[in-house]
Amino acid sequence: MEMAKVIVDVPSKDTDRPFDYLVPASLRPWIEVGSRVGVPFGHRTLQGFVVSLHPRPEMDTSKMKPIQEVLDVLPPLSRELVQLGEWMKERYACRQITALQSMLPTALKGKAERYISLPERSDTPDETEGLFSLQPESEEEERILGFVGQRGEVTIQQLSRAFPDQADVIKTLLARGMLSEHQQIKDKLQKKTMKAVELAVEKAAAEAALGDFPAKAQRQREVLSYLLEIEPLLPISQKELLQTLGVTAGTVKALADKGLIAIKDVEVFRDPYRGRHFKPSEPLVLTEEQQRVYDKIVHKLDERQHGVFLLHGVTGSGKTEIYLQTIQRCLQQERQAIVLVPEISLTPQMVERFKARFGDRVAVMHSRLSDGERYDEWRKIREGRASVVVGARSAVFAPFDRLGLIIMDEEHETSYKQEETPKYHARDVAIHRAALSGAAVILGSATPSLESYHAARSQAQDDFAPVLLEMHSRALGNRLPEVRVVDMREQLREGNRSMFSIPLHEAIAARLERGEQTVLLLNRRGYSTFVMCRSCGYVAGCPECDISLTYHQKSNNLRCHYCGYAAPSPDVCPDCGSEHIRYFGTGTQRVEEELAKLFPGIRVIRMDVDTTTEKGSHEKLLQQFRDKKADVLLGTQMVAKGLDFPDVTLVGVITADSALNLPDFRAAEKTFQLLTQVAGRAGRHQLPGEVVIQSYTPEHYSIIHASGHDYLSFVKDELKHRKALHYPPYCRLILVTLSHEQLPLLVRTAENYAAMVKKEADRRGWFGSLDRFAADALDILGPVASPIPRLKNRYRFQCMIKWRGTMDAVSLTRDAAEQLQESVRDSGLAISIDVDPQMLM
Ligand SMILES: Nc1ncnc2c1ncn2[C@@H]1O[C@H](COP(=O)(O)OP(=O)(O)OP(=O)(O)O)[C@@H](O)[C@H]1O
Ligand SMILES: [Zn+2]
Ligand SMILES: [Zn+2]
Repeated sequence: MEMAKVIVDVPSKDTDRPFDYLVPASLRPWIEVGSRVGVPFGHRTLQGFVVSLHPRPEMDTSKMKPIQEVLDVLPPLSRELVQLGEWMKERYACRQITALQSMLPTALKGKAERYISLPERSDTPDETEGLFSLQPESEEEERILGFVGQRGEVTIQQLSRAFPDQADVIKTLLARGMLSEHQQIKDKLQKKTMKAVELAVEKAAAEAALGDFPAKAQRQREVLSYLLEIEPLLPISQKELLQTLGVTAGTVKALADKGLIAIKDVEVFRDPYRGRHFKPSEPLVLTEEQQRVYDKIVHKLDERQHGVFLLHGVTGSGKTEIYLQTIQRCLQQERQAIVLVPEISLTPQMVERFKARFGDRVAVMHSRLSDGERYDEWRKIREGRASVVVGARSAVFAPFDRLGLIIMDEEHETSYKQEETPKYHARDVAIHRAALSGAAVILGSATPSLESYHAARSQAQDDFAPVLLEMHSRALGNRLPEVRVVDMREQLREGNRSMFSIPLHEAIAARLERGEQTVLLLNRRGYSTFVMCRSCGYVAGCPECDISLTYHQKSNNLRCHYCGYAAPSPDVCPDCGSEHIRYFGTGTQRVEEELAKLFPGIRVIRMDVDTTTEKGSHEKLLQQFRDKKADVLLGTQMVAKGLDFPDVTLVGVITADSALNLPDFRAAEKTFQLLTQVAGRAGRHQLPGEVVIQSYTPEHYSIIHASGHDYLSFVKDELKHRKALHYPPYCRLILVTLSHEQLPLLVRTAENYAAMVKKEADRRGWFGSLDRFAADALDILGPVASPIPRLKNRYRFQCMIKWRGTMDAVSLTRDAAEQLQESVRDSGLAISIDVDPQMLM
């Protein structure tokens, strides 16, 4: 008999390995690598995934239990996704089951349920006889057995409701083997079905039957002749049939009883884009620049080899057209494509561009779908009815089996990192998945992440380093907009205390006059968390770490979240002595009020977390703006991405610096990216665009280079900083967060942890300063209190591990964490490991 290795659905350390099960002959044709199965585990039945199959186990199989059931006809995971799960386990220090579960829609998170039925009748005559000799001994017993027999199987709830005071009788029946109990995995969500009607006999036979209806069955006759009329369209939904003909379900049932028609359950798909029509679009003639890029990618596609491209193209350079045409090539090869976009820019405008080109072959996956819709889109992919998926982060796991291309638009976006376990980065997963299936990857952005850009430029000698492709001009031939930086310190000096500088005020007024549109960005990241002097732009920073200090209201002091440095919050500016020093931030609502005051009658659409909570509201607001129902689109980050509106000629940024002062070594990079992206919304079509950036630190390199649309100079400056301070891409980070309800215990444990990591790294000869030129180096910072020092009644401390080289630093941190957890033997201690963290606050 064959054997299968199964990962069971219990995310704990002891179960984080494959368990062996026998494959019963009857199930063998249904089981593949990636199958979801129900297996006995202790006294329970658990859901699990088959990760490998073995023809003939060498060990003693007498104690091995058989797989109980297979849960799907098509295995929900492919061999390649199972392999990807193994890779994720090592890469992100997560449980393998957690990695596998994250690939599936929640609807497939099955739970075991208990059922009671009559014992299965065996085919061997002896046993059958034995069974039949068991006769009910009372009327109650007979009634209960009848109840169960009629329904096939019942839940314990159903049985106890039907026979509330017969618990003892039921228990006796179970004990005597006249009832049996078993467990079965039930999915959280079922396929949606509807009743449909079709002919049950040949057309000629049905026509002949038309003559036989008695006068009082004229309704039945009517139904049958209608069905004959629309015969090529059958089956038809019963509901629709009843509505069209105005007959009752009884009439239809009577026909079914006569055996002329059949009523059956057919599956319906919940399609979130049902009823929407997309105007088909044809491929555009590529510009010279586009053509060069296209040729390189297609060459790789035609080789059917793994390859990674970093497509650096300025805003409006026509990256989307490249995506569309390379996908087309991929489809011609009968292969499939995944398009990843940040959740926030997964707007109907984006979806439309893909649906318009590829029609029904496009599936869409984003977090605003209901569980049911998501499950149906997922099945559309699994069953081969879609060959392109456009989706957010998790679409990287789309169950394709002939993957040819993965595209990641706006590859620099932090939302590609999942902040819950498994804390994966979709970019790395995409590259590894593509390697497993010989697919190409395109990472596209106007402002690539420093990690990707550095990897491409340094021509690292590995398969995963991207090949750099560049597009410098806009596809429609127009120029990038003029950018003006306004020094807000000067505005204050000149007596302007408004949040609108005079140049921005005048620019908005001009747009109102000409009937053109304005996009206003309020960067709300870092709202109220740092302290800044409004007179000179001074920001309180950590003397050791070169990041800004975070203001803590409760203790009224400033703290560094990397090294733990603390200082009292100043009343006057230490640089210029001004009293205009305060924590910083402005809400969108206040900007809206101010706009109304400055420009009476101005029509403003405000887009932020408050106005976009409702399903579809994001889309609705954008549509209103596109229909020119407003003069100004005012919002947070949401307004910066992917929008392409012809009449937007002005982009204003209220305070460019707010994100610059976050305690995050990527602050400058994020600021540069955001400013470049939002500036790219202006003047994309005929009308020329203008951008006004308001800043308290106009001399900062991220602002200077953003205003010059100068990505390369920004990268040069930023890499210098990163190198000097040992941050990625010159090293990698692992953030370990420990939490517990009791502070003293936590502090002690966190210190132990740091010591353990240090000791183990030392033993392996890794520990040492990153300053030196050693190929392998590891350093550990902390422990310090986490930026959120207490969460849900638990204290939090963290250690930051910086490392570089070929060593396996992830397994070292994980092993140390597991060892620590065992030594503490306190179930209250939680340790979370974040490999390559994005959120440091
Ligand atoms: N070859 C082409 N011929 C004509 N128009 C084109 C061509 N390629 C792209 N365009 C048009 O140029 C505009 C900008 O293209 P697109 O939105 O794809 O740019 P992008 O690089 O994705 O920009 P962003 O990074 O700002 O989102 C669109 O209106 C698009 O239809
Ligand atoms: Zn510090
Ligand atoms: Zn000052």
